[in-house]
Amino acid sequence: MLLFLWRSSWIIISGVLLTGVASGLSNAALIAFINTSLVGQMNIAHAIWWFAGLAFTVLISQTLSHYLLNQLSTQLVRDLRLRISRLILNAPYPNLQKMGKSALLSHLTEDVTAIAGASQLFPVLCINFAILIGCMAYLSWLSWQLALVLAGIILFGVTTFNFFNDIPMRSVRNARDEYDVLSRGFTALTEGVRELKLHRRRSEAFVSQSLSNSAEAYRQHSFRAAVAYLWINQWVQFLYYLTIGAILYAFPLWQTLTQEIVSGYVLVFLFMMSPLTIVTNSLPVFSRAKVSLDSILKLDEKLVEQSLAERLAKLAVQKSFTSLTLTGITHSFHREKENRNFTLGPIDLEFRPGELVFLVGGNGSGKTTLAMLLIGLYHPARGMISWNGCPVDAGNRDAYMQNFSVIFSDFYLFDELYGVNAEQHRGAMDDYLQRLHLNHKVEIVNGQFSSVSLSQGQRKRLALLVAYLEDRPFYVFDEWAADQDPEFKHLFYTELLPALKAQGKTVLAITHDEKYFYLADRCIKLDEGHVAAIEYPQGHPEHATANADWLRSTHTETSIS
Ligand SMILES: Nc1ncnc2c1ncn2[C@@H]1O[C@H](COP(=O)(O)OP(=O)(O)OP(=O)(O)O)[C@@H](O)[C@H]1O
Repeated sequence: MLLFLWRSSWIIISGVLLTGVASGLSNAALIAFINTSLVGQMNIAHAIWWFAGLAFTVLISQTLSHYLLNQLSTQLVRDLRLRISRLILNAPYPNLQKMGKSALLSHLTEDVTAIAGASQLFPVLCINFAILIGCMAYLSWLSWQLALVLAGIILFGVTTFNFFNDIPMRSVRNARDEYDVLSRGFTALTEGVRELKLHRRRSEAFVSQSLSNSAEAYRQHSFRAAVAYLWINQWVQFLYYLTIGAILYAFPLWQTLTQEIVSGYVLVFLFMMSPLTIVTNSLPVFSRAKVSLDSILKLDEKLVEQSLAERLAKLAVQKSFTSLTLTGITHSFHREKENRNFTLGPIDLEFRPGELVFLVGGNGSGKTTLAMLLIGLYHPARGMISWNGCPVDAGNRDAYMQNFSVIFSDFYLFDELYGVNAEQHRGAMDDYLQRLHLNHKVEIVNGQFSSVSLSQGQRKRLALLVAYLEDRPFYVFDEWAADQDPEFKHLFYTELLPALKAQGKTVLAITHDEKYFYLADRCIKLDEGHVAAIEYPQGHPEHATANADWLRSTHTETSIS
């Protein structure tokens, strides 16, 4: 933790150390001065100045130290949050999917909060630690023989602490692991709250079988850690009293101590009680922070961040699109319940500019999986994707993905047009809002939507507007029209898609709307992960496959010859 803080900002840490040590030493000097004043004859006029000077130094150094450490801790929390967010954005999507949404959220919330808690406590800990060191230095100055005894006891205390600290640390680590399980439960609770509210037995079973189990496991681990730290604290206190007892009653049997030394020791020991309690009480907070920090540092390995240079190296974002080729690509999922794999492919396809392609097929036939492979979010297990003849690989995948504008079936609509210069597109935005019948519902002010609290269909239309503004060469729509009224469905298929095609954009639309199949340049049908048929409704009969009859048989309103 200290090393991490040092690496984050060694300049501030150096300042903190200096002011902290100054604060601790001046505190100890003040105590020493008070002790001398109590027992010795002092010039009152001089003593007042000394006292005021030392008290002032204590106050100033403490304030500076707190100020710098607060600056450090708030910076640290900000940097950690941004670091994790960037890590998530730069990680390959399959790695993120493997980790799961709730585990990622745990890092952003629980881990950062734990580290923030510790870093806020850090100033207090530093100052109190410095006070303890200062007091020890003063005690050593009072009597070196006693200082030796003290050093022996401290060494013993530190050794036993290191020995016992493994016990609570194990519980703290277990509690952190359990938090991931608990967090998955919380995600299910918040996302499935409607389903739970409508089914009392389901919600009771969910709470009793899932949530309460992990909440109880988390409680047990946390409790064990707290109890272990309680024992460690008590052990430290025991050593503390043992030291006072030894000095008061055992040491005089061996060496005679002056009144000044005894009263100095007692005064300093009593003064040390509070900083010592603060230091030992902060141990659990620092252990939690250490575990959280380890878990954040491990994220790097889990998510395998690619360097920006590597990502942009091989394939620049190319607006001029000439071809996209899929050659023998495959992707597999393990279906746990059926204990068998779903395999998409091998698939060979080629896309050209200005093509309108419909991807059709039954539920679970692999349409979305194929689209995810095509846009680069899933990585093919076998085969190759080439963009303008250039193979897509780990080094250029991120740049490749920038060629697509996608509306997923479970899309997310940001309430702001991030990455788009809204004012530059003012005319186009107003036009689209009108065409999509959203002009009375939403305004775009400074790139921000006045509202995103709309119906699902309206939100999808707004997502379409965002996609238009992105102006990418390749558009993918996953069942966009599914939530639309017949009027908008018609507009989408007969006007909006042809308009994109007319601009030279390639469109891949996943659809079940047979009524509009006739508008496509090509209809690709998937069945059980394989291309079952390809049809050219706009008239390329020589390319049609032997299975082309499936299209004619599935829709009546438009005949494809
Ligand atoms: N993340 C995943 N983990 C495991 N299996 C998955 C995952 N995503 C999809 N599958 C499986 O892959 C198969 C194809 O799913 P996919 O979503 O591609 O089908 P689809 O044709 O788009 O279906 P629909 O029309 O219902 O959206 C399904 O059997 C599904 O169970």
